[in-house]
Amino acid sequence: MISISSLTKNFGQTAVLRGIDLRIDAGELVALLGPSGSGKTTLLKIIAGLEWPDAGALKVNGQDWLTLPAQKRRIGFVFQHYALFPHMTVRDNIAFGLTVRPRAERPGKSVIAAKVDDLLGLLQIPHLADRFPAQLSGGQRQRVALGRALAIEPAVLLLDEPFGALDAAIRRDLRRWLREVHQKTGSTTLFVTHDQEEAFELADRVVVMGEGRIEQIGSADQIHDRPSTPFVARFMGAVVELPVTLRAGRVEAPGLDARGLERRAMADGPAQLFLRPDAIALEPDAASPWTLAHKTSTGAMIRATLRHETSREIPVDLPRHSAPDLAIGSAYRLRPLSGAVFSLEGTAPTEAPRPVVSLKEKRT
Ligand SMILES: Nc1ncnc2c1ncn2[C@@H]1O[C@H](COP(=O)(O)OP(=O)(O)OP(=O)(O)O)[C@@H](O)[C@H]1O
Repeated sequence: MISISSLTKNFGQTAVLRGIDLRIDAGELVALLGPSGSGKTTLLKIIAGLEWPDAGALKVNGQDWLTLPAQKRRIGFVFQHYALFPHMTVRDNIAFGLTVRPRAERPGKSVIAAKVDDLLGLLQIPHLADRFPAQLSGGQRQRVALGRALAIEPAVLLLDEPFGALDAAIRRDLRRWLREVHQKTGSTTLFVTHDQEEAFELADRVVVMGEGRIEQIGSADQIHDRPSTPFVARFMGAVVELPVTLRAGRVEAPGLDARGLERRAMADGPAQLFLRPDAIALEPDAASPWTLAHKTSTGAMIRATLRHETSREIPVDLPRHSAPDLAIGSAYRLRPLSGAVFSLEGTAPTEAPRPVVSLKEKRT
């Protein structure tokens, strides 16, 4: 079990981690999701012993890891560009972590060979055992890299965008494969990615990071349906932000029909509604301040641009077959299918809006 509390890290004037609290249970696979620069790699490096925090605690299975040097932590680490030893075969690369152990702790040659055979089987690469890294594809190299990390039976497995350099189809295959490997090994694993789909497909629990803070921890559905901060809502693709008024639990604005949104306990007052462009339906309404400015078709979808009478524009993505006769210049009201609302009440303009409600998806 990994227990991280109040961890902070600054590089010069830059606060990179601003108080991280996180518990990861033994055997869990947790994804750390966030945009570039949010501090994911720094957190991983601190766990690995490659960086030290300015303050806070890091315990693994009850042991204080901040007093342990990297080589004593039993970490398996795989990076995006993991350097395998080019002059060693796959078999020797995987065995490396075991062969360099001090003599007293080093398993015998036959034990190491059997362990490597097991891993080659688990990783589905027995046929590559005698190849050199230069004779492997990128995806095969990352499998070997993972084998090398797993060989030492790490207390914690850290994966930093391990599939980041590979193309989309191979990434999908490797994700499925990594889940299987994780189920079989049960290693406590922290996986860093900035790809939502990857995080949600791989992990049971996703930790969303933004600017050195944990913004939300939850399952894919929780984060998708109930983003807990405006940052998470935007990061999940809710890029349409509309000023609205909350009244008796309902969201109101001219040209907005929010009846499809679940009503919840909310304080009355000004608020901000966050919507994904693909979760908005359009209905003709001559009284609406929104008119259709452009539309283009991608075949499956129509991307429409709605222009408000104040000239502000928003994107709306509709399945083409459900929106055949949208007319440029006509007025439409917006009917959100899902969305999140954050109150502006009592917050200074520079502060992040305070969440009072999240509206669960409810297609009508
Ligand atoms: N050794 C360093 N010295 C100074 N600044 C650093 C150092 N390492 C990281 N940073 C800064 O810390 C911030 C967080 O970096 P970090 O690599 O942890 O983010 P990340 O979320 O992993 O991003 P990415 O997905 O791009 O790797 C960045 O602004 C980065 O420039």
